[in-house]
Amino acid sequence: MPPPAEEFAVDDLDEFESRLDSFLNRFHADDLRRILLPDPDGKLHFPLVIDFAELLEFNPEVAHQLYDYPKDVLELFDAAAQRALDKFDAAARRADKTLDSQRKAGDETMEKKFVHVRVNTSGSALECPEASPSIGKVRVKHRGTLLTLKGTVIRSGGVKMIEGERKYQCRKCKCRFTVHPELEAGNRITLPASCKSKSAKGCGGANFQLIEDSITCHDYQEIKIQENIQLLGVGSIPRSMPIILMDDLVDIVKAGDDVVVTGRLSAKWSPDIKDVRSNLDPMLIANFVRRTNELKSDLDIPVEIINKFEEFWAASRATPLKGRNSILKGICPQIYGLFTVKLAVALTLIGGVQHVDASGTKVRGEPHMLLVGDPGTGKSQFLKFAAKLSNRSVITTGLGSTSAGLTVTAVKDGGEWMLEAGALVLADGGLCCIDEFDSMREHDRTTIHEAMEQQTISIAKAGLVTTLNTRTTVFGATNPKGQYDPNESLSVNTTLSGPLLSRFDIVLVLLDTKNKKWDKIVSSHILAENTEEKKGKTSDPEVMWTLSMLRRYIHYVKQHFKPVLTKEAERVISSYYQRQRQSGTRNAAHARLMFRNDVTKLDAIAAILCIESSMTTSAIVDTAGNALHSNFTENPDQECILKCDSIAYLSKNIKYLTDEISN
Ligand SMILES: Nc1ncnc2c1ncn2[C@@H]1O[C@H](COP(=O)(O)OP(=O)(O)OP(=O)(O)O)[C@@H](O)[C@H]1O
Ligand SMILES: [Zn+2]
Repeated sequence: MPPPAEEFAVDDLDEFESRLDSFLNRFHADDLRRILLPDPDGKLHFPLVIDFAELLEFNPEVAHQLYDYPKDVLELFDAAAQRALDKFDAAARRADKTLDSQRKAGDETMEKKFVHVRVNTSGSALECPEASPSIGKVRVKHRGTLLTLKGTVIRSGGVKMIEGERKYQCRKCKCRFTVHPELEAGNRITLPASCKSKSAKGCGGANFQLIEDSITCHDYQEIKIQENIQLLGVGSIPRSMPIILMDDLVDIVKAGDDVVVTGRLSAKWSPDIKDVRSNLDPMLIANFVRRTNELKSDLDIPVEIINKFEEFWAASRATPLKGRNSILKGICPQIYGLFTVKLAVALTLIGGVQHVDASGTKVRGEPHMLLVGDPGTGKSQFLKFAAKLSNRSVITTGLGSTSAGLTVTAVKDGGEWMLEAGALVLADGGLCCIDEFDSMREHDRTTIHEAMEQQTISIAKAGLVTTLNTRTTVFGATNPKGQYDPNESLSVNTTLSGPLLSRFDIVLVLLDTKNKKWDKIVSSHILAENTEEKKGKTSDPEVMWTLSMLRRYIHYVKQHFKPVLTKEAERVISSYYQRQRQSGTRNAAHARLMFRNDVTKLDAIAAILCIESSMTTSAIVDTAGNALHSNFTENPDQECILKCDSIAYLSKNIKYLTDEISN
């Protein structure tokens, strides 16, 4: 497509406007009539959403003009929508005299003075990289065109009011016209060089008078969106873009929301700072905003993959735990053993089913997990692998990777206060991996409680009051403070407060007991892993549970299984959880992991063993000692039957459970 001429120009403006009229009448008559209905909350600005694909099919030339000159064509489109509204309104008043008298009585709610044509580009030719580049790829060539950008809202400013268009009258020919301020130039008004009268010869007047009370004020909000980290290569910096929202677009998105914004790429001068060169900072003046949160963690899974899952479990029917363990072995394969950790990671990522308990309290479905371990015990490997397994994840440290830290903070941006989303808000609907968890700032230590339990953060700072969603699973890792002392509590060993530790559903302690035998096994495992890679041996085709299969499996079982407790599982769980009154999160997760919709006694036992190993430093999953040395057993199904029989295997302080399970 040849580059567009500088200025928008059409041979016959009336003819161009009539094409806009016919498009709106043909495709949006009902929408326009709906806008005319009485509006109880007395909104002033009404969106009229049009499909770019539909316009392109109806009139390609108008669609191209809209792409090249969005500012001019959208002003004409709004005027066309207003004309259509007035026409429908006049027809309605002729048909209904009461309506007419209401109007004459000046019933304001019926007056619709501001309608804005909003362009939805989804499913249209504008979804190409040229018209929908990633934020980091926006360049000068995109300036002035209709652009669509995707990203996560990281900052949102307060809603303000600005003066918008106003009407002028030519002193010579008395014609009236509207002038729109230049947002880019600090909202400055530039009058036309000569009169804009439509008469062919034009009157040539250059002297204009502002018409009293003709200034239109607009609601105005600035937000900042950042490209989705998930879509970037490792190590690239996520770029961000300021977005200007006006009228019905203000306050419809919050920090942490995933959005698709269509608008006109513009630029504004950076603030004047002494000895600092002024730049033109790109900004997008939004025409249409779509929240894509519900698609946030969407992943399409082909049918043949689902068939593979079903075949796998059909083949594992006789040895379900062996099947489960082969899935677990796919988690962090470069890490040898650590069975308990891999089981806990799987249960944490799969999560439970959010529900309301008997007392009416909402019990969150997102579990939280904390690894407390000596250096070199594989914690960071698990965090990184877990982040790759989740299709919406943020990896950060306790200090947080932006000034917003883990939760949310108020920052001054261009002289204006804005809320900046921290890691937990950006990970809403997904997984937030926090390494060096104990290095968290004081400010985050207080807000993180609400964020992890209520899964929201309410904030009232610098006049900005809002509640942000943090429906995220937290996977934390931290070193013990100095040498881990098994005789001391976890909070003494980690300097994390008891209430904060109690936010975690499972806490595993990995103690490097300098076990020579263990170190030998680990080092030979690391060597073996590397030599295979060195030989250039591709990953073993018979290995089903690759990273991408695991990702899809976890996503699939989360979407498709809402496990409910069977009677026998309920008995086991209630007798165990009697005192802790914890949610049934883990056992539901275990049922999902086992590709089932009912939580059986086996799931209950697996969940209990997992939890039990989190409360003590020695895992009770096997005799080897702490969770670091928990290993996969050869024949887990056989093992489980033995365990259930020789139930004394469980620690004595859950005697009542013994009777429960063994009968
Ligand atoms: N069980 C294991 N099997 C294989 N490799 C292991 C095992 N445990 C640790 N390692 C290796 O030790 C190295 C350190 O792992 P990692 O960085 O995850 O430890 P960490 O617990 O995060 O340490 P730090 O607390 O200092 O961050 C990694 O290269 C990892 O592969
Ligand atoms: Zn004139």
